[in-house]
Amino acid sequence: MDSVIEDVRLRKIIDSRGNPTVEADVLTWNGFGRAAAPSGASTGVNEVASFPDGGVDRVIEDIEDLISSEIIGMEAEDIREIDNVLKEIDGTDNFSNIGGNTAVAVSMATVKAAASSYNLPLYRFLGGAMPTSIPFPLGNMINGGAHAGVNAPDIQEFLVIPVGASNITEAITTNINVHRRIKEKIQKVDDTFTGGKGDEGGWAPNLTNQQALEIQFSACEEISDETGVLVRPGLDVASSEFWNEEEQQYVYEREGVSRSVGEQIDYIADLIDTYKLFYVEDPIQENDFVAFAELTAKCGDRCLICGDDLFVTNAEILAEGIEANAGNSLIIKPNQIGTLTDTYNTIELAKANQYVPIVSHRSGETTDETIAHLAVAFNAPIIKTGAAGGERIAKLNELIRIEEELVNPKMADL
Ligand SMILES: C=C(OP(=O)(O)O)C(=O)O
Ligand SMILES: [Mg+2]
Repeated sequence: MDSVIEDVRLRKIIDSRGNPTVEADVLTWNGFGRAAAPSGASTGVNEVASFPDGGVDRVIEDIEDLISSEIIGMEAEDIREIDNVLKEIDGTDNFSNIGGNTAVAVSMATVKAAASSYNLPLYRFLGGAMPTSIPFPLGNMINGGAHAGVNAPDIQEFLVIPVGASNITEAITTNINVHRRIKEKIQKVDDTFTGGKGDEGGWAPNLTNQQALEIQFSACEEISDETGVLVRPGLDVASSEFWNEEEQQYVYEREGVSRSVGEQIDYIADLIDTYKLFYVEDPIQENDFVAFAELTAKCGDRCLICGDDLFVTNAEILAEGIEANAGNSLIIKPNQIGTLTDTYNTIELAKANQYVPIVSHRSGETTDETIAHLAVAFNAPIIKTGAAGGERIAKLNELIRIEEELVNPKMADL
């Protein structure tokens, strides 16, 4: 009875890129949950649809009533039931009628309302008394590709992870130290740089991939030496964005170089060894499980080879990847699949097959902090949520609060 839903409200709010998105409020007789949907710029082709035709306005005008009339009176804590009802209301297999962003906002707001009804923080409501570990923050340092302007690198994200940090504040601070050092280094090589940032708070300089890699690597080495906290580089290549299907080439426009599939595998393997990369996301385009598997066989023993556009948080697609031995980790973005239940199912499948789940923000974000709770509750060892910028810091600061509440907290096992 505690979590019976009394009201559901949807509203149009604005995300970090200035685009409209949807926020849901769910009210129970003694609890309240609020969640907002993020949005991607380099989305995978197999993600659920973000919004129905008519966008957020249609959601507010028509879909709010459809959803509230079905779920008012249900128990918020029966989240699997609620998620099933959302799917039934939608009636398609990709949320194109109500929008995956509508579904995810309602699903997350509902579970937050359930937690609030029992006076529990979300991570504890979902994870029980057992969570004791805090995920390592994978932070964005330099933005390129679809998240920055024309002269920025082709590679979408130059990331770092403070693998030597012993608590979350040290981890966040280490990433910020690298972010600052990288700014200083960019200023020395790019005389057009005015401190501009891309969508995820990384710098958006006029640099080649090679220059950005050198700067990222040397900043990691310096900060590791100076602070004694080991911090390692990583990349989100987001290679689907520059895969040319007709030419069967990866076209690096900024560099003026094209690479065949074999050359792309060799190039990435070379970067992994040259720059001691801890992490590489989407090094191969989203439809090529075979090349993904080849790279994983080559480098998976020393680097996380992560699928984002490849798996789109979808358990069925992940199952294909597991079968093919493609990758050894995956990005978890709840709005790629639309509900908390499906997000959880994908994480469980990943863990059962030794794939490392990495809970992630989107390039368009709000100050919603739900993913910090999901990462702790579901024991994801890494959270990818930027390093700087209010909508990124909102999640990181929530991790500081969660760590404070845990008994004997420790950083996750990597
Ligand atoms: C966060 C990412 O970008 P987007 O949200 O644009 O898909 C990503 O590709 O990992
Ligand atoms: Mg990605």
